[in-house]
Amino acid sequence: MPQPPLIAPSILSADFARLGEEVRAIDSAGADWIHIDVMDGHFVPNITIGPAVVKALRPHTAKPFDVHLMISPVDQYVQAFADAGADIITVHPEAGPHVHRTVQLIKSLGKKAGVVLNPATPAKMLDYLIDEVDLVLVMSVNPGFGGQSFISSQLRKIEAIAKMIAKSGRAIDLEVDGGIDTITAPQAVNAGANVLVAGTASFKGGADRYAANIRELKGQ
Ligand SMILES: O=C(CO)[C@@H](O)[C@H](O)COP(=O)(O)O
Ligand SMILES: [Fe+2]
Repeated sequence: MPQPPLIAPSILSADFARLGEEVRAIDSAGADWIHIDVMDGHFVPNITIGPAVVKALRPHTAKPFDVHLMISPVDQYVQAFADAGADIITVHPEAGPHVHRTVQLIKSLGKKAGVVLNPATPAKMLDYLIDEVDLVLVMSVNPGFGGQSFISSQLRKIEAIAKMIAKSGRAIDLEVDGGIDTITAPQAVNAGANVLVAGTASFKGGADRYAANIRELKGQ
C-alpha cells in the first residue's frame, strides 16, 4: 500500500445501547475519524440517528465527526448537524435539487463539505463541484446498511476521481465507504483512496479487538 489510510469506523456497527462507551473505545483503539451514518427511512430504507445523538456523543471524543447524511430533503437539517458537533458533512447529490448550494451552505457554517457518489452515480457528477468540496466519498455499496459486500466496479471510479483531484491541485480527501475489510482496504488505497470507512471490520470481535482491527485495515 502507498501511505496508510485514515480509518473512519462507522458507529452503525457499534452497540447502540452503549454508544458513548463504544466511541471512546474506538477512539482509544486508533480511529482517525468517527463516521456517523444518518438515515431517514426515505432516502434510504433504514432509520438511524439524528442530531440529538450526535450532540450527546460529542463530549466522548475529540476525533473529527464525519457525518454521512442519507436524508432527503437535506438542506433543512444541515445546520442542526453542524451545531451538534459535525466536523465534516457529506451529502448525496440525489438528496436535494441544488447540491452546489448545499455544499456552499455546509462551508458557510465553517464545516468541511463532502459529496457522496452512489455506486451508479458517475464520477462526471463532480465536474462542476470538485473546486468546491473538501472531500469526495465513493460508496462501494448501495447506502442503507452495514455489512454488505464491496462492489469492485467502484475501484475504477476511485481511480478516475483520484485523477480529477490531482488535476484540481487542491487537497481533497478521497474516502471509500462500504464493504471495507483487509482484502478490499488495500484495493481502495491502491486505487487512490486516503480515508476508509469501516463499520463491520472495525467493530468485529468486541472492544479487545478494535485496535488490532484498525491496525490491520491500515496494513500495519
Ligand atoms: O454508509 C454506510 C451504509 O449506508 C456505511 O457507512 C456502512 O455503515 C459501512 O458499513 P460496513 O460495510 O463497513 O459494515
Ligand atoms: Fe456511511
